[in-house]
Formats: sequence, C-alpha cells, structure tokens
Amino acid sequence: MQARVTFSPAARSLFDEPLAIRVEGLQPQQEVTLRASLRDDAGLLFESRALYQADGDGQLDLARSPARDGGSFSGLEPLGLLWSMVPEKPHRRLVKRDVQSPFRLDLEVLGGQSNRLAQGTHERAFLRDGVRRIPIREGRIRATLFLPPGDDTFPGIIDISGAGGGLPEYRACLMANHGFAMLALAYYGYEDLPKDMKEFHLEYFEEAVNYMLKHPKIKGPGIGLLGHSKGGDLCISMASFLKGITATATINGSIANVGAKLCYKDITIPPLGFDKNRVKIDQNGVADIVDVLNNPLEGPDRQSLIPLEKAESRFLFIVSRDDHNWKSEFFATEASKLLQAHGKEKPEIICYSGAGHYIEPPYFPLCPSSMHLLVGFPVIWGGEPRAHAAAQVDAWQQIQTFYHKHLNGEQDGGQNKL
Ligand SMILES: CCCCCCCCCCCCCC(=O)SCCNC(=O)CCNC(=O)[C@H](O)C(C)(C)COP(=O)(O)OP(=O)(O)OC[C@H]1O[C@@H](n2cnc3c(N)ncnc32)[C@H](O)[C@@H]1OP(=O)(O)O
Repeated sequence: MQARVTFSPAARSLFDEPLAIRVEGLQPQQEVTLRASLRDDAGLLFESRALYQADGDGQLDLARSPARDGGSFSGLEPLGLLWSMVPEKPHRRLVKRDVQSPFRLDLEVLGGQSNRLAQGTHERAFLRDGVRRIPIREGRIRATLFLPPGDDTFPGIIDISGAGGGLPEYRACLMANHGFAMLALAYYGYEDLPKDMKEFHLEYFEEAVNYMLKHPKIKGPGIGLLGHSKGGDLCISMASFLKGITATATINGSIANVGAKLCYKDITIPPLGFDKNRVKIDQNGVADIVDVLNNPLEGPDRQSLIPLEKAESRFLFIVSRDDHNWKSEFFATEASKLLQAHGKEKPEIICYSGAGHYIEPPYFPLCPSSMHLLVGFPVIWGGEPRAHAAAQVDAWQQIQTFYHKHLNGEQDGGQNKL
C-alpha cells in the first residue's frame, strides 16, 4: 500500500479551525519526517518539520502520536506543524493580505534519505462561504466591513490593528466567520489617510463608531472595539471619549496614548515619553525596547494617560507576560485599579505566560522579531512558540465569549466554541 496523507476537513478549512492530519500506508514503526510549508501572498516561504514514528499498523495520527525531538517542535501537538512554521527570511511575520484567497498548505512525508513517500495539499481559508466583504469609503472612513450571512442583525465590532499602516483585514474576517459584523478600520498609511503616525483625531474614529451604530445589520444598542498594540490604546481612547461603546477588548494594548498626539475637540493627549538609551540588544543582536517607554503614572507623563475611568464600556485585557514591546501586564493592572477607584466594573484580565506581543488568531506562527515600523529597526516581540500558540487558541475564544456576553447578552458566551 502506498503512503497517503489525509486531512480532516478534507480539502479546505478555515485558518482558525483545528485540522486533523493523518498518514496511512507506512511501514509498521516507520520513522518519517513531516514537512509543512506555505507561501504568503508575496511568495515568502514559511515551513516546519517534525519527526514521527508510525504505529504498528503503519498509521500516523498527529492527534495521537507525539513528535520526537529534533524537529520544529516535539510532543503531542496536533497543530504543531502549523504554529511552529518559520519564515525563510528573518524578521518576517505571517500576514494574510488577500483574505479572499486561502493559504495553500503543502505537506510532505519524507523517509530515510529525505525521499518523498507521500504528499498532500490543503487550503486554509479566511472568508467563510456567505460572509460578505464590503470595502467602505464613506465620509473619511477607509475600512472593510465583514457581514455574516443571514437576515439577522449581528453584534458589531470595530477592529484596529497595531502601528504599521495599511488595512489588515484577516482578524476581522476570521471574527466575522463566528457571527460578528466586523469593521476593519485603517487609520494611517492607507489611501488618502495621513501617511505617517504624527497625530490622530478622534473625530475620524467617531465617524466609524457612528457608521456602525447606524448600520441596519448591527444589533446595537452599543458596539464593541477590538485593538492590538497601538490599536489597543486607540480603542481605550474611543471608549473613554465616545458614546455607544459597550465592550472593549485590547490585546497587549497600552493605557497611555503612544506614538502620536491624539486630539478630540479641544482636548489634546500627548504621546507618552520614552528614552532611547533604554533600548537593549539581545543575544542575537536584535533590539529589545521593553524598557524604553516612560511610566505614564509619573510626572509629566501622566498627561498621556487615557482617562479610561470615563468609559461606559466593559473591558477585557488580553495580556502576554513575555510581551517585549511594552509592559502590557502593568498597563492592564493599572487600568483595573483606575476603573475600580472610580466605582467602575473590574475589567477582565487574562494573562498568558510565555506569550509575546503578537497574539494573533489561532495557528498563526509566533513572530519572535520583525521590523518595528515606528522605531525603524527590527525588535524582539517575545514569546515561546508552544506557549504562544496555546495562548492564541485560548485568547481567541475568550475574546468571542466576552463580546457574546456584552453585545449579545449571552451569559455563557454563546455557542461559537472552537
Ligand atoms: C529608538 C526607540 C524608539 C522607541 C519608540 C517608542 C515608541 C513606541 C510606541 C510603540 C507604539 C506602537 C506599538 C505597536 O503598534 S507594535 C506593532 C504592531 N503592529 C502591527 O500589528 C502591524 C499591523 N499592520 C500590518 O500587519 C501591516 O499590514 C503591515 C505591517 C504588514 C504593512 O502592510 P502594508 O501593506 O501597509 O505595507 P508594505 O507591504 O508596503 O510593507 C511596509 C513595511 O512593513 C513591513 N512588513 C511588511 N510585511 C511584513 C511582514 N510580513 N513581516 C514583517 N514586516 C513586514 C516591512 O518593514 C515593510 O517594509 P519593506 O521591508 O517592504 O521595506
């Protein structure tokens, strides 16, 4: 019998869904290497390898067989071949730019002298059938709306990415597959928006909130916000100053305004100060900026602290304990103290040991370092691949549960379990 790779689901699955991988038709106890690879939309190769041994019947099931030492990961990790992928060039992150096309996952089964015993391909898609992707150019808003199928209304959420510009859509798109109406919002470095991150006007973000609040497919009465990194502090500013925001989740965000001045009506919040002498260089010669920012609770830097005690929103802080961009756990803890000191609900804080700054949807490989588009050189983001992968799976579920609870009124968080 010839060796054969099988996937379940067979041909195509959504990127944030688990994937069962099996090989049959091997020799009993045969030792093999599995090599997984995919190319991003720019053609950059990401790959992983794992060493396995078939069972007595020549079968290999990644959900039951631990990988042996010597590959990209070891132990029982059914999705290890996905989350342990590394790019062919350093400092690159797996980014999905065109959410309408899937990634093509290639899997090879290699025997003794690296001879190929079997191969298989599988598509990892971003846009579920029936979910609509609608480019939005209304007023000043530059965004993409993702609407789940059906006649219902849906909990609405604005998704804001970290500093880097452009209009990343992949997280919003994957969330929409789970029943949320998602607006991926650009805020600079895109079309006719400001080219650089110098100053932001909350009125732009207010336009986006009002767009969502008025949209006939949005459930209301309020909407949610989701932001990572710089997107996180923008979400906190929106929740603090704007009306109609019910639930705000940040992923490794800050409670101080960072990187650019923020203006709203007659209010200006300066960016948090920093000292570039606090940049450290790690053992691989890559910069570590974790200590660079000043403390927003001290001295004149207090002016950068966002008055989140004004917010009517509920908060969820997703925190990576090994975040090397900045001190996310400190920010979340201080947010909690501030809210409670003002008689507000305690926020939910979920901390992940071993996770780095870039908490992405499940199965995105860890990006240990990449170009920091604000500081102008590559920096380390932190995280250990296995712990980071587990954090991504859990955080994704926690975020959905939070929105179901506060935007859908579901105490148990709804049924969208992964
Ligand atoms: C001195 C110390 C100072 C300290 C200051 C402290 C202040 C700290 C304040 C901190 C506050 C902030 C805290 C935070 O927010 S931390 C950062 C969080 N950032 C994000 O989450 C980024 C989200 N945005 C994206 O993912 C964008 O779509 C990207 C970045 C992909 C650009 O998408 P776009 O289509 O618009 O652009 P482009 O294709 O023309 O690329 C432009 C550049 O982007 C780089 N890039 C592109 N692709 C990748 C990739 N796959 N891997 C790695 N890098 C990639 C690369 O350098 C490229 O240039 P080049 O290589 O082509 O020349």
